[in-house]
Amino acid sequence: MQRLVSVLRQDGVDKELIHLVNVLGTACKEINFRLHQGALAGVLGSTQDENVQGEVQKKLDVIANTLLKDLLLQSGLVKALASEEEDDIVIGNKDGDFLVSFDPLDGSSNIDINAMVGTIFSVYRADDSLVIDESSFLRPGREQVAAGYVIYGPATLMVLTTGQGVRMYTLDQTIGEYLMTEPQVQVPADTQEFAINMSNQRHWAKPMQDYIDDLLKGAEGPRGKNFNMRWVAAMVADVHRILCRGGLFTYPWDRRAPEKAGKLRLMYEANPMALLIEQAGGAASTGTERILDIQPEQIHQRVAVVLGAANEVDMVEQYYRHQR
Ligand SMILES: O=P(O)(O)OC[C@H]1O[C@](O)(COP(=O)(O)O)[C@@H](O)[C@@H]1O
Ligand SMILES: [Mg+2]
Ligand SMILES: [Mg+2]
Repeated sequence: MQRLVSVLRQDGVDKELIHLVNVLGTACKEINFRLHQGALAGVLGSTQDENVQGEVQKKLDVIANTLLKDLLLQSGLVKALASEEEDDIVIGNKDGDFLVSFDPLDGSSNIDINAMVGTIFSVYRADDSLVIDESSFLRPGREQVAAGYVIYGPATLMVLTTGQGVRMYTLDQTIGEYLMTEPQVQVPADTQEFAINMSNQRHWAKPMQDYIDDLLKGAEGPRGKNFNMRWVAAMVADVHRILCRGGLFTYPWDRRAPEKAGKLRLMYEANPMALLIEQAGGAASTGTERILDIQPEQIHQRVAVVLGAANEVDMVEQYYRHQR
């Protein structure tokens, strides 16, 4: 089985980006180790703090954030970084080649029940401007040069795109290397499986209510087929399932917090997952526009997300169009 670095070399990826992916992979191996130690290392449970999003931080959110931040800054490859767990961007090496955004631990509520979580990352090439501030990060997702995640499940995998499709690498824990186990991930255009937090149903906008209603009517309804439902409560795990066997994932806008566009974060969650899904032949939308075309206005911005099987994403967009 081929090692991550040799696959990236074969793909013609430049050595700085290979080095960066390696650094991300190393930090994630350490996060993986801490997660697997669990209660033995005293890393379960919450801190006393909230992050900038007003969410209580888990101890592992903070540990994962620190590990990633320290290794990325030490590498000298990063001009600045942005994290779900940092209020502001963190400045790195002024000669660094990259801007990196990440969700250090996605699905944090799963930590204490020993269920799947992951680290999501998004990489842009930095320009050579001398001033680095939040605005340096406000670029549409289509400009990402790499995006991926490491999922800590029964096996630990890195799923990565550098713009030439999506490949999966399994961490061989005996040698500490990511080895390619799936060279070409493809999301089928059609599906009979969807993922949404149904408990929020009454809060969704009308088009989403109608769309899900029609799925639930199954073979007797307008769609003429039965649909299955799954919800892991960690985007990384729900998207991973879609990359493995297809499906549709959505976290739509809802009226509990009407001023927020959605729950998920554009820079740390939606953009990297949208690039992976598109690179695997799927689609990623807010319901009304392509996620990768959104011009971000701030680093912690939220967004509605509908992604996965291309024909199903198109169907959701049709429901939204017909409501206008
Ligand atoms: O609590 P809910 O409504 O099931 O939300 C689950 C969603 O929230 C998230 O956990 C948010 O991510 P964080 O754990 O990084 O805050 C997503 O991964 C997931 O899709
Ligand atoms: Mg998250
Ligand atoms: Mg998180």
